Order: sequence, then structure tokens, then C-alpha cells
Amino acid sequence: MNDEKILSVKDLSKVYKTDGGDVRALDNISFDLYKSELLAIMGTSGSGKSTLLNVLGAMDEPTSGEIKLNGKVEEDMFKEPKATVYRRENVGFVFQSFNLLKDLSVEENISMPLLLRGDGAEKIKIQVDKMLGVTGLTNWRKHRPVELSGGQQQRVAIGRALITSPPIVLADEPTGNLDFNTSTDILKTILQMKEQYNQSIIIVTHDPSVASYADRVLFFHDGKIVSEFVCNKDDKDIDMILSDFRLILSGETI
Ligand SMILES: Nc1ncnc2c1ncn2[C@@H]1O[C@H](COP(=O)(O)OP(=O)(O)OP(=O)(O)O)[C@@H](O)[C@H]1O
Repeated sequence: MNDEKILSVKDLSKVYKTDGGDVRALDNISFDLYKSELLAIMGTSGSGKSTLLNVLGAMDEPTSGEIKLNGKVEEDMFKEPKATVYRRENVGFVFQSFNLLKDLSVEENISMPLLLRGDGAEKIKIQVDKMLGVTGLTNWRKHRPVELSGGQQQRVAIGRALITSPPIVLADEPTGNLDFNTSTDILKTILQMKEQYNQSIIIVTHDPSVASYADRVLFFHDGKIVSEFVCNKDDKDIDMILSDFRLILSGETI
């Protein structure tokens, strides 16, 4: 991680109009994401974590506020066709539910973003072979998602998210459906790829052991950032993250 900012978020708010009244999902959020940083977001249910990822990924338009990418506001980043271009060039998504295309093989799923951006067959093959190696899926390349374990499916999703080397990766509970050992394996894959491709990653998680891999943790409550924790790799980060968070929530469940 270095001190170069890739994203600067300033006074970001998102208000949903519902029949039951306005829901302020994000309430004046400001933070920076640094180059090569792994930033974890934790928070109570309904505190705005997924909304934030959707807005940063230009899937949902904020009500107010500013997002700078590399120090510049992207004009019309929430309007098509600019939103699609912004996503394609800058963002990789990893979801809890993997979101793989079930009729396609592992290698076809991973190659999809390259096909969509119009890369040639030879270039795609080189990139996909490399990615299959990094994610440990070379022997599974011809298999379809249904024939894989949860951890393997998530590694396909990670490979697909990172194959275009996007500078930003947005991961929403990427280990939420996985057991402890598989989660650790997935996190190590994410970290290894971050080192290799120099990416900045935002990971939403309820799991303090996942958050302990991060450089920094932001805690959300009621659409606001209520605390920030800088992880020190050499002490008991998990305990500290948990106690910090419990203190903030004063008894609420995570
Ligand atoms: N499309 C929508 N329309 C109306 N309200 C919404 C919509 N999406 C989210 N919300 C509301 O915005 C708030 C934040 O939701 P969000 O999904 O971002 O929370 P979260 O922190 O990701 O929650 P969880 O940990 O339970 O997944 C919640 O009160 C939710 O009900």
C-alpha cells in the first residue's frame, strides 16, 4: 500500500424514496482508498455497505456527494454508456453468490470480460492460462460451475473479476458462503493477486478474521462511518477489531 489515492469519496449520500418514507442508506460518507490497499468494510445489517459498493461500481447513482478517481471526477459516470465504460475499465466485482454463468466452463467464465472488451483469441488464451494458474484452476478449466466446490467457484469469480487487471476490486461478502479453511484460501488468493496486479480492494465482510487481513477497517452504522481501525499485522488484530466494533455497537449484533 502507498499514499497515492485511487478513490476519494466526499460527502457521499444515498437516499432511497420508499412508500414508508426516505431511507438514508449512506449519510455523508467521506474516505479515501489508496493504491494497493485492502480496505475492509464492516457494519451492522442495513448500515449501507452494499449500497456503497453499488455506488462505487456505478451500479447505483448517489443522491449527493463526489467520487474522484485518480484525483478527477469522472463526468457522467452514473449515466449510460459512460457507466459501463467506467466499470469495464476500472472495476472488478466479486459477490457472495459467485454469479457465474452456469452453462459456461471455468475458462469461458474467466475469459468473458476479455471477450466483451474485444480482445483477440490468442491474447485471451495467454491471459486465461495465466489466471487459471494463479487461481489454481488449471485442472478444472473444462468443468462447469455446478461441478466445482464453493471455494473453487469463488476462485473462478475472482479470476473473472481480475482478468482485466482493474485498478479497483469491489468484493461483497466474498467468503460469506464458505467454511473457515476455504475462506482463508480465498483471502490468500485475493492477497496474492493484489500483490501481483497492484490492485486496491474493498471487501465488505461480517467476519473479523477476514477483516484482519485488511490494511484498514471502516465500521459502518446507520449509513455513517463510525470508526476506523488501522491493522497492525503483528498483534491480535481479530480480537481488537471485534472489541472495537462491539464497543461501537454497544451490544448490537454484527
Ligand atoms: N433499492 C432499495 N430501495 C429502498 N431501500 C433500499 C434499497 N437498497 C437498500 N435499501 C435500504 O438501504 C439501507 C442500506 O442497505 P444495504 O443493503 O446497503 O445495507 P448493508 O449494510 O449492505 O446490509 P447487510 O449487511 O444486511 O447486507 C437499508 O435500510 C436498506 O433497507
